[in-house]
Amino acid sequence: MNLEFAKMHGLGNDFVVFDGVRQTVDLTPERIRALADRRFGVGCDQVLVLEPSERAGVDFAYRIYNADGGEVEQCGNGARCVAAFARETGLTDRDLLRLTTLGGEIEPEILADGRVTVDMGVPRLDGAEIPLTEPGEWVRAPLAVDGEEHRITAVSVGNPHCVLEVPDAGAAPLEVLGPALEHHPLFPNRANVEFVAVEAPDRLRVRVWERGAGVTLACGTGACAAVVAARLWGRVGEEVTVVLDGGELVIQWAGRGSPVRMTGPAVTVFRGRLARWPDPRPATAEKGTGPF
Ligand SMILES: N[C@H](CCC[C@H](N)C(=O)O)C(=O)O
Repeated sequence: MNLEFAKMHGLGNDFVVFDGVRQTVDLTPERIRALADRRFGVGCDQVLVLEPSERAGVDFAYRIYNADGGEVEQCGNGARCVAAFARETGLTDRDLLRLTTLGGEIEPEILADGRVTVDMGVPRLDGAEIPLTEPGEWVRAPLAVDGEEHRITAVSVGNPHCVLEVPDAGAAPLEVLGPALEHHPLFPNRANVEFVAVEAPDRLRVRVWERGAGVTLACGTGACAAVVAARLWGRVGEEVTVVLDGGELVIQWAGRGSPVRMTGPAVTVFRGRLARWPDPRPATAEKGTGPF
């Protein structure tokens, strides 16, 4: 076996990235879970693959798999990383790319300073498009979770997000409320969950429980969803710095009907070669032993 990959991250949200153009990458949910395992595999929040696209004007198909093995519609930090990967590995010689994902088309552009800016498309607010099991828009809408009422804002950036305002993001109960909302019946495809503290009209502190990955150090689509929600609440302007555990993203959104744009870093840590598909974690191995 000779499968090459790159280990990359966007503000500590980390990825195993495969070139599915010049090599055949035969993924299964079991293989993805084993690859993502931080003891038995390489370790990552998501596995990302660039594949050929037949669609005119599109450079690559961009496929995204969560650490739990499920394929999903969008990944913002990953979009920056796969654009940098395509450039670094010679898959393209251009700085502006057009990618298709299950959640729609996006355009990452590599900037002169090495950061990457991505037009993430127009965010969707209607229940049918998030999707939700209820119609209409959910902006600061009441939702009962385990007997407590929360005010949630539902946003899709291609993938589903449930955004809540909290007074202190650092004190937010991610490990309890995160999974409870991820799996809430309102979200038939589950949801990513953002806990947002408004620090200023141009600054949010955000922590994230990701669908299919748990607590991550950063979430690009989550940062976009947080800014969309905070703007709908009337709390922020058009350009916002989002402070995540792993660092800062700049998000721009001019309001309803406009695309949301995200700008931030993309880092290649190392490149490697898989000797074999990693073994699955044995049932006897406790998840979470050690720092991860
Ligand atoms: N967990 C997400 C996918 C990864 C998104 C995140 N890593 C980002 O940077 O947007 C979902 O299930 O929709």
